Amino acid sequence: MRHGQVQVKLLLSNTLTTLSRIHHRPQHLHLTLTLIPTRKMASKSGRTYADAIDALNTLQTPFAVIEARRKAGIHPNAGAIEKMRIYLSRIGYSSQDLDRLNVVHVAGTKGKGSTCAFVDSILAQYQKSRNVPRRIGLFTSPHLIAVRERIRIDSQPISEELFARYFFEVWDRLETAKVDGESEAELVPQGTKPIYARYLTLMSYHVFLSEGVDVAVYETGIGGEFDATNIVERPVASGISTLGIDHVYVLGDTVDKIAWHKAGIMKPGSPAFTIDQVPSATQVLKDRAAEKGVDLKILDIDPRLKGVNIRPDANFQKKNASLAIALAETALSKVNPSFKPDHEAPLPKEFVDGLEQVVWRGRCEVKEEGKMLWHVDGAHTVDSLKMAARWFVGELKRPGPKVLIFNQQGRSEAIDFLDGLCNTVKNADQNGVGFQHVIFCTNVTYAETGYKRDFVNHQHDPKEIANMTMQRAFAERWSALDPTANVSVVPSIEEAINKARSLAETKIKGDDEKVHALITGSLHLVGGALQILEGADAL
Ligand SMILES: Nc1ncnc2c1ncn2[C@@H]1O[C@H](COP(=O)(O)OP(=O)(O)OP(=O)(O)O)[C@@H](O)[C@H]1O
Ligand SMILES: [Mg+2]
Ligand SMILES: [Mg+2]
Repeated sequence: MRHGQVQVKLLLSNTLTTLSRIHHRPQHLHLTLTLIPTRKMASKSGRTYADAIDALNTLQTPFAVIEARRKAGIHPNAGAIEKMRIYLSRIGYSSQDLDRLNVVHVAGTKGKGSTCAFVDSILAQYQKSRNVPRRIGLFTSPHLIAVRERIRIDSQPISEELFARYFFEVWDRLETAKVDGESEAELVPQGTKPIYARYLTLMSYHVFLSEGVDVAVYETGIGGEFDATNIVERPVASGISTLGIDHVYVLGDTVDKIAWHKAGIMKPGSPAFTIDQVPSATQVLKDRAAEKGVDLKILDIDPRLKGVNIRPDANFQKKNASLAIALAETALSKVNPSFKPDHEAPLPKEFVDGLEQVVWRGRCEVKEEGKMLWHVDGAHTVDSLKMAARWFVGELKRPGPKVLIFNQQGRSEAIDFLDGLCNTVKNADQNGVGFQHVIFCTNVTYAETGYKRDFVNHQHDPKEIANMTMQRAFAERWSALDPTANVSVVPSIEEAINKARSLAETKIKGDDEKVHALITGSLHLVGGALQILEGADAL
């Protein structure tokens, strides 16, 4: 190497930031850039949490590939499960090993995460009072603030250190595992890794089995039948929360088709529960339960919830809670033979405390910040956004302007999310006043530095984000829905938050007044917003 020449090896995903830093260096320095994809590097380079997240991000399916699949009409199928089983065996486990986890499995269009959080919280109370379960696992998606939230032990996200360790253990095992025969090699070539969400599912099994978890609560990723969490053959119980329309490309465009997928988590020999659904969905669930010989119970709102402080105090949340009670009762009966559910008696204290003390962030959350009242909810379907709007208007107890910060990336149908949101808020106001200020932003976290590492998302069209195509379309629709609203479009979550904060400076007059801001439309938006509002303390 010549004098003054520096060889810099870059990880591909860091190329842009590193190059821009180099750009500012003195002109006389010669740089030889060798670009090495992270996929190969990750196992050999660092082993920190940040390294793990960078490596994980290389497993995201890029936007172009998603598009190509969509055009070719390729849907997930039974092959996905077969591949997951191969991955599981390559990291050293069999399906039978998963039985040790006593899995409670939850699918549904909405309320999966909330139901799982209720179950986890109830079990945590029993752990406190009876020492059973010994260790509780909770696997949920997506994450709000950091990837490691998706894998919890005893209700806490696993530490960065533990995450990095287990992440790279799985990584290394997948790289070095022997391939069992030619047909397997064809299905899953040597060294291959599953895509992002499936990798995390695979890793969760390794974490929970290594850490001695004896009840693990699992939220499905997408659907059920072909979801990576569905390699569990003998769950303790399955629960199906509220069904509706979402992920239409993958699961189909009617509730019945969607119900078919979700029903795929019911297993012979394990009790299954659901709550009141639209009739066509209930019928599909019943038919599939009968096919599989599964005892499916359809639950009403549990009468024992009377007097229990469920937040928010809304029907949908009581349905989630009712489902959670049945699932927790079934799991506890399995791991603690002396536990006997009594449906006539009031709920045991552990259930009441678990349900009342649950923490499930980014859902119907209120945060006070000086003159700002932030209302944060990750709803992202037509129905759940109407719920979120109803919850928001129910929370308006002080005078002051109403502000909406909204985004939903990559789904063109999201334009139709706006009508219900706009009208619910307008109709609830005595004078028919809706949101006075409406801000549409992208999911890019920071104005200057872009995405926080845990939020990097290759699955959306980068051009659409740069041009704020969706946001402009939202703005146009909103102006048509409510011509009196002050509508704006900004490129990052940080700028949207600052814009709302500036209203607190300029628009608030009386002592009693607050700016009531609702942040909703996407869990990615909500997670980024909480990161900005709370900084280092978030999580
Ligand atoms: N049973 C329900 N019916 C309708 N909406 C619900 C229900 N439960 C929760 N919601 C709404 O959906 C939002 C997301 O809730 P939750 O995280 O429990 O759902 P999820 O099924 O895990 O969704 P995701 O698709 O994001 O994984 C909540 O903030 C709330 O507004
Ligand atoms: Mg979903
Ligand atoms: Mg969820």
